[in-house]
Amino acid sequence: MLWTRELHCVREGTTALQDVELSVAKGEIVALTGPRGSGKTTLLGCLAGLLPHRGEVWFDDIPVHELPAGVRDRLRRERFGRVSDTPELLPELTGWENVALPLLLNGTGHRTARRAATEWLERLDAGDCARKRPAQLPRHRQQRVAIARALVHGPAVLFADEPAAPLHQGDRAQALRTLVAAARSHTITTVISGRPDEVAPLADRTVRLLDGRITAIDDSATATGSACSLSA
Ligand SMILES: Nc1ncnc2c1ncn2[C@@H]1O[C@H](COP(=O)(O)OP(=O)(O)OP(=O)(O)O)[C@@H](O)[C@H]1O
Repeated sequence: MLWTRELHCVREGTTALQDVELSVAKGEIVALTGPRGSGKTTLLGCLAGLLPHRGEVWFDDIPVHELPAGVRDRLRRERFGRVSDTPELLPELTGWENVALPLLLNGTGHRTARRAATEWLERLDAGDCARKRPAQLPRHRQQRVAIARALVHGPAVLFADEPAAPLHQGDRAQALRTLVAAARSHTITTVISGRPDEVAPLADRTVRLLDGRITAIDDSATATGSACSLSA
């Protein structure tokens, strides 16, 4: 459902990706690992249609690389979800308003959007964040709100760039498990970057990057039911 051909990306004179060929099946959870600067963020950005590149990126039968900017933006808004290593919430909005944003931008009515946002916050064990503004929440609660926002519109694909990075050790594993469990239960294809010891056990397949190239693909890491339980 998501694949690249001869993907090549140069960022301010640095070759950040070269000849990346990757395909991700519907509902698959792919872990992206590699040292700092290996190209994980760049690859996620190219897959999500956020960064200019050479080569091809396909989502189902849609050539994302050929889409005009407006159509690509719409595809991203409607079919993709994104979590980064910082919560990136709007400070003036409450938790539920932040979560509801993708629905409201897609034209969903206020009441329906509020209900869906509240349900997702509860599903992610963050119901208490609904009425609070980001400044009233600790970082790990903010990140839960950001995860709910990435999932609320039922995206086909979730791009998660080191989503546990801002969290304390004790919160990291649970946040990752929650995210992956939610993706699995809604058959959301997911590409998630992070530390190999944290993301590989949750994924169906691990793709390792080094200096912008894929150096290994490991499909031996089969996620267990317990690792992916929403309540774990
Ligand atoms: N905004 C940017 N402008 C210019 N070059 C960049 C930018 N972001 C990344 N790069 C370069 O692109 C290459 C890949 O970086 P990228 O951030 O994709 O790697 P990464 O594996 O995600 O690293 P990290 O774990 O540090 O986030 C690196 O050489 C980096 O210096």
